[in-house]
Amino acid sequence: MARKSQKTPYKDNLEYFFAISYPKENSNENKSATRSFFSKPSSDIWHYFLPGQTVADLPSARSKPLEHVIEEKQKDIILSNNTVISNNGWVLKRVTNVHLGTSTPPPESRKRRLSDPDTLEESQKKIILKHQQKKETSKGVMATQETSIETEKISVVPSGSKGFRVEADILEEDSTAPEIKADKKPPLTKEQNQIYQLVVYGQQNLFFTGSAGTGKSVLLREIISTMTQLYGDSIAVTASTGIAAFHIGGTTLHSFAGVGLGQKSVGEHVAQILNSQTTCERWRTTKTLIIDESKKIYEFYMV
Ligand SMILES: Nc1ncnc2c1ncn2[C@@H]1O[C@H](COP(=O)(O)OP(=O)(O)OP(=O)(O)O)[C@@H](O)[C@H]1O
Repeated sequence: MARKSQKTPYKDNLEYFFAISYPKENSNENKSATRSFFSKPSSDIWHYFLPGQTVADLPSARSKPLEHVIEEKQKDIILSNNTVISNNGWVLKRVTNVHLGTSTPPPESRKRRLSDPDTLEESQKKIILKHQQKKETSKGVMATQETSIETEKISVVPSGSKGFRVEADILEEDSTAPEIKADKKPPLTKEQNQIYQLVVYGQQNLFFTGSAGTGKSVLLREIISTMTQLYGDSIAVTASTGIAAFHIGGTTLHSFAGVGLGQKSVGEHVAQILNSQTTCERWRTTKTLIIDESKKIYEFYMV
């Protein structure tokens, strides 16, 4: 499905990355790494990305997952034209299931532990997660709205070779933040709805395709949105290429599968997967696998 760059692919998706500060080594602020680590950043360098997105998924980016970025705090890391982790040590991390844009506190069920439970070390701190959303107004002008979410129990824990991991319980949304009204979506067509029903409620294995502009992307986004709400983490959203994955808030199929470039034998890949607890867990917990741009997946990979 061809993508249109002016679209904000994250708008239907309620999962975000957030940035946290890291002190410059030669800065006066570097009195306490822990305290500075949690210092509130100025809003103009907050960035957010799609769930599961890695630096490798972005154009002109280094091929390193975001969770590695924290180890590179002294370097400029250009993610895309307007998205930079600068050399003042800003890092990006993912926060999942942060629901934005309403003035009511999230229900109990929306409080989520955002990372693995096997924490090595915890710090109880508060941080304000800021969310900026660019909206196209009726006059075609891009307006920016900002929402804050307060969290506590932020934990930054060492995570072996992967640098650090961040955990947070979302407490409540900032009730003073302006409400971002959901874009008015057109209803699905009869054909789109038929597929939607089969996938979401009929739980059928399904392949759908169509010519350019027939509404595949709109349908897929609707399916992902509903299924994520209904089934949460058991849905894996993937695509054959990083850029395609970016547009639907997923990861590459290779990244999901944990098989690197996918060029080894099946046996070697199985061993590779079994060797990684995280990958094994992902395979085990995934009940629905969504693959966009699936025709680009090599035949051998679809065994
Ligand atoms: N149910 C619908 N009602 C109104 N407009 C729709 C509907 N579905 C899709 N559209 C519009 O049709 C256009 C094409 O849709 P979409 O981008 O989903 O097609 P596509 O099949 O993914 O195209 P491509 O293969 O070129 O990416 C978009 O402008 C979209 O907003």
